[in-house]
This record gives sequence, C-alpha cells and structure tokens, in this order.
Amino acid sequence: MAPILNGDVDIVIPTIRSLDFLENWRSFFEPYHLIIIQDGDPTKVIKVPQGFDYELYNRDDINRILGPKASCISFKDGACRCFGFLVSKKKFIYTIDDDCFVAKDPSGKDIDALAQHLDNLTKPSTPYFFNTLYDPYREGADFVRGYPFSLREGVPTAVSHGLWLNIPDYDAPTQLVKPRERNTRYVDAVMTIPKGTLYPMCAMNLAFNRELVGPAMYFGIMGDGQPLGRYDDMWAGWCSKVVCDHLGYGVKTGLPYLWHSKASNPFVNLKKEFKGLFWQEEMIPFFQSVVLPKECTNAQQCYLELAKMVKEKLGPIDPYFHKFAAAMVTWIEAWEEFNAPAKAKIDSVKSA
Ligand SMILES: O=c1ccn([C@@H]2O[C@H](COP(=O)(O)OP(=O)(O)O[C@H]3O[C@@H](CO)[C@H](O)[C@H]3O)[C@@H](O)[C@H]2O)c(=O)[nH]1
Ligand SMILES: [Mn+2]
Repeated sequence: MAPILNGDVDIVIPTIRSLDFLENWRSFFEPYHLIIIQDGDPTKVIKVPQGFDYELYNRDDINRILGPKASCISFKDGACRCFGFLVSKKKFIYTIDDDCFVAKDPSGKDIDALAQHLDNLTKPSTPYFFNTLYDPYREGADFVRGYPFSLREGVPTAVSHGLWLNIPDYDAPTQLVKPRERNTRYVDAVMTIPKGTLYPMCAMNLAFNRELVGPAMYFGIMGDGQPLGRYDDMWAGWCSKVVCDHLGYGVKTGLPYLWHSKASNPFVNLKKEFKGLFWQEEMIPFFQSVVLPKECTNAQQCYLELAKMVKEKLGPIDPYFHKFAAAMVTWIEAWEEFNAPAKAKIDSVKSA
C-alpha cells in the first residue's frame, strides 16, 4: 500500500471534559487534522490547545447538519464520536479518548500510537490461519513452518485495535471487585483476530480504514434517554468484525499501547452497562450466527442487512432493538448523504 500521508488521516476525539491531554500528544498529533465531537452542553466552551488543525462539532452543530437524522447520534455518551467518522473525508480514522496519554515502551521510549496503528493498517492481516509468531510482516518475524504459502499474501487490514497501560478497560462488576488493579503488562505483539471470532472492541485507542469498514463503525443509540451505555464500541466491534469477515478484511489487536489515566465511576458504569451484562448473552450468539448474503459486496450493504437481522432477531428481546435497527438504517442514510453518491439498498430494507 502507498505510504500514508498526514492528509489521509483524521483523529476523532469525543469529549465532555477537556482537551488538555492534547499537549501530551503534540509531537505526534500536530501534523494531523482533528475532528472534535463536543458532547453535553453545547454552550460550554471547550478550549483547543494552540497550533492544532481541527474542526469542532457540538450538539447544536450535529442537529443542524443532520436534521432529523441526528436522532441516530447518541447524546451524553462517548458514542457521539461516530459523527466524526461520518463527516470525515479521509481514508483512515484514529479515535482516542480525552483521558489517554502517551505511554512508554519497556525501553522508556515514548510510543507513537498513531504511527503503529497506521503501520498495522498498511500491512496485511492473516484471519484464515493463525501465525504462532504473531505478525509475520513485522521486521524480524515471518510465517512459521507449516504456514500455507497460498495464504501468505494475507488480506487488507480494516481495523487496528490498540491497548492501554494503567487503567484497564474493565466492565463495572470487574472494576468494583478489583478497584486497584492496573495493567502493567506490555505485550510486544500484534495479532490478527481469526475469522469467525468476535472480540470486545474498545474505542479508547482505535484506528480503522474508513473506506473499507467505515459504515459498520456505527456506535449506536446509547446514553441519554437510552437503556444502555458503554456498549457503543462493543456493538461497533461486533458489527464491524462480521462485516470484515464477510468482505475478507482483517482485524488486528495488540500494539500500540497508550496510558489510560482515569478510571470512570464504577457505580455510574454499572447503571449504564446493567442491561448489557445480560443482553450480551443473547447479542453475541446472534452475531456469531450472522451469515451475510454474497450479494453484499460493501460495508453499507452488509450493514443494512445487519439492521434487518437485528430488527428480526434481537427485536423480541426489547423494543430498544427495534429503535436500534431503525437507527442503523438512519446512520447508513446519513452515511450515503455524506459519502457514497451511489444509493445503498435502503429501499429494500425500508420495505422489509
Ligand atoms: O457522556 C459522555 C461520557 C464520556 N465522553 C467521552 O468519551 C470518552 C470515554 O469516556 P471515559 O474515559 O469517561 O470512559 P471510559 O470508561 O474510560 O472509556 C471506555 O468506555 C467507552 C465509552 O463508552 C470508551 O470508548 C472506553 O474507552 C472520553 O473522551 C469522554 O470525554 C463523552 O463524550 N460523553
Ligand atoms: Mn477513560
């Protein structure tokens, strides 16, 4: 793949707090364009540190730009970040939370997380056969004996999922029983998540190829007025993984690390997550059973088919999933409006 230029990347940041953390990233982020999604009170002024090239959207902007379609963008939840994915025109997206800082590798060197993500996204993935020496395209590694030569070309990588030192991304029950647990383990590896395997995608340190999988990176209707929160990135991770598996794209996890500085309140988190803790026992078998039609040849078409399946298969769990399926269609309508001129198969879903 051609080398990535600064102009090929947007950094999307959801914030309901402050952007002071950007000072810590200045040497790595200053050459790139930022898309800041200001959640919460639109009258609050969020200061962007001097010298950054950015566009900032608050709730009033989202409502003005999307009109009635704004209903598919969450309010009072980090899920609002997907509005930035929608309005971006770039090939690559990196999204990061505002309480994440530059981590150091075991040698004490600052980790340029964005550079590692872009390296992950420009090298192939190996979803069809696991390489036990991890990333075979990395300097100093290769495919091990017995690895089929017919599979060594790999497939395009659509998602790069990074990790976090210090505060781990635990669910509320785990946070409550292990309040002082910190992740101090730096694992020097990047792995492809095998085809047919789901994973808990965390949006704290996440990059993806917007052209390959952007339409499937919808973070759902969470937060204010919704029965669920903190399953925004999980939902997008399950949807994008089944879409990548269907389209023959790869998903990687591992390096880079960043330093997650703040533990969110476990009691607030428990309230947000509560229904998800048991609904996920039905959502995950649903995603594991998804088979997308071969006629679906891009992420938009796959996503509209998924919306139909969500309505049919998850709708019986709770009326929320009917709303969710409708929001998935609205998201694609907005995506088409902002991106692909070609009309996706929206009519067929609408008539379903
Ligand atoms: O109402 C809100 C709450 C938060 N944000 C912004 O979203 C990110 C993540 O917030 P926070 O760091 O408080 O949440 P964590 O529990 O550490 O993060 C995990 O939960 C996921 C969000 O569901 C997140 O992707 C995971 O990493 C910050 O930038 C907040 O400012 C918001 O915009 N609105
Ligand atoms: Mn956090």
